[in-house]
Amino acid sequence: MKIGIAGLGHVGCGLIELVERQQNLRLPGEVQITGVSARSQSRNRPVDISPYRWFDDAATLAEDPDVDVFVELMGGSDGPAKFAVETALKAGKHVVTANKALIAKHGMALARLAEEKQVDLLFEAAVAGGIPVVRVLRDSLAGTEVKRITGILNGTCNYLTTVMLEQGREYDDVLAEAQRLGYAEADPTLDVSGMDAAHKAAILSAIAFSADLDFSKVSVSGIDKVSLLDLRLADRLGYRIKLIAEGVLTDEGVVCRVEPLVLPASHPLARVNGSLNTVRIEGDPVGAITLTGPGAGAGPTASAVMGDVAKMFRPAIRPAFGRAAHHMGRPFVQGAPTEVAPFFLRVYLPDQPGALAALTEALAKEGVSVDKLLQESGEESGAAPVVIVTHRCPRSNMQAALERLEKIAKPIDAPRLIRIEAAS
Ligand SMILES: NC(=O)C1=CN([C@@H]2O[C@H](COP(=O)(O)OP(=O)(O)OC[C@H]3O[C@@H](n4cnc5c(N)ncnc54)[C@H](O)[C@@H]3O)[C@@H](O)[C@H]2O)C=CC1
Ligand SMILES: N[C@@H](CC=O)C(=O)O
Ligand code: NA
Repeated sequence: MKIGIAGLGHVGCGLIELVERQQNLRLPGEVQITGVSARSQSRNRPVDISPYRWFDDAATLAEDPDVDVFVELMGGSDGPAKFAVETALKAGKHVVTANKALIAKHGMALARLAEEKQVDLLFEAAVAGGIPVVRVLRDSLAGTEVKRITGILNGTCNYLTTVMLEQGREYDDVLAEAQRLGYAEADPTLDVSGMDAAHKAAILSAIAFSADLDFSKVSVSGIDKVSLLDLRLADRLGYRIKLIAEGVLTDEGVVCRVEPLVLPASHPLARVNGSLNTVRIEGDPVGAITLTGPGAGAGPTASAVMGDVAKMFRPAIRPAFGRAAHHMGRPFVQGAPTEVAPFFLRVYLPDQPGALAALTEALAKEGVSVDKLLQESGEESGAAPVVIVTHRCPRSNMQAALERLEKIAKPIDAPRLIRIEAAS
């Protein structure tokens, strides 16, 4: 698969980095970069672009005979990005883009052009970065009637509201950080005004409701007026302020809006923090599905772009496990249980003096320290269930402690030993 990449910023460089380590990915075939284009050839970049043919003009790359798939990662709803994508489609090339502004504004016309030319126009990276939500809505949920979509669709805004509150930092300071981290748009007013989330909500709504995308009907308000004081006061009352996007099917048509909302701190959307995005899709008959993951940044976004490039391979049949079966050479190996962790131990002890002491003594002798202990009454059965939560210790110490316990106070029923997973 020969690809031409226009735009070598955060996402473009992230994609080159992925192409260079593609042997570790699950692509149906080889991806080869046959040309690149950006504003400046000489700019300092995290990847070496010297092996690739340089094009001053993205549209010339888009129609180059040595390009099968044109990957547009420049940004901007009009101007060079739009012209290059149109040029590629007209030349019969498949297009992959991360450009939500372009798709929200011109998506319908571009889709018609792609259909006319019988080529693919894929844009998984345009919505919620690394979360595979476009594919899920378009393909996997084709058998569900979607009623409503809600979510957090802008990583920069979510990062801002999270970090301002958690670290007590001011808006400008955290926004500058989001820009350095590669989350923000080249013009970050698109993020904080709510416009970027609105682009994404409109794209998801068009797919979900088979609606003729008309971005002018989307209501947009942003978080640019939300201050650290607002976040703090809301927090003191048990709330979080988040930029929330919604698309809903009504009798009149599709209503799509983006606005800051005050949510109870326990609300599922309130608990999605940092640059994470989340999308909740409600439909019939599937019910509700929630997808959460990295919504911005070079790596996650490039992953989504590469997923679309992988979709362009046209094997006679799709390999059932992603890569052709005879190329799946990596062996499965036996995994050992995690050896050092906190443990949950449940035993039934005879309801008699000294039984609990025997248990704690057996643990202590093996160097296991107890974090929590719970004993229930054993009045009826004559056996008292006891639960111990330990601090981190080797599993072998737990097993040795159980062997000791067998000798001193034979527990009734087999003890249950389960590793405790960390909170995140
Ligand atoms: N950064 C992120 O987390 C995400 C970005 N996107 C989208 O991906 C696209 C690229 O984003 P980033 O890499 O963050 O932007 P960026 O600003 O880091 O890079 C843009 C690149 O495009 C080139 N470019 C811009 N205008 C050009 C023009 N007129 N002619 C030739 N080259 C031009 C620039 O020279 C630069 O190499 C945008 O559409 C953005 O909305 C989508 C999802 C996430
Ligand atoms: N600027 C966007 C990037 C991804 O789409 C965001 O912050 O979400
Ligand atoms: Na996505």
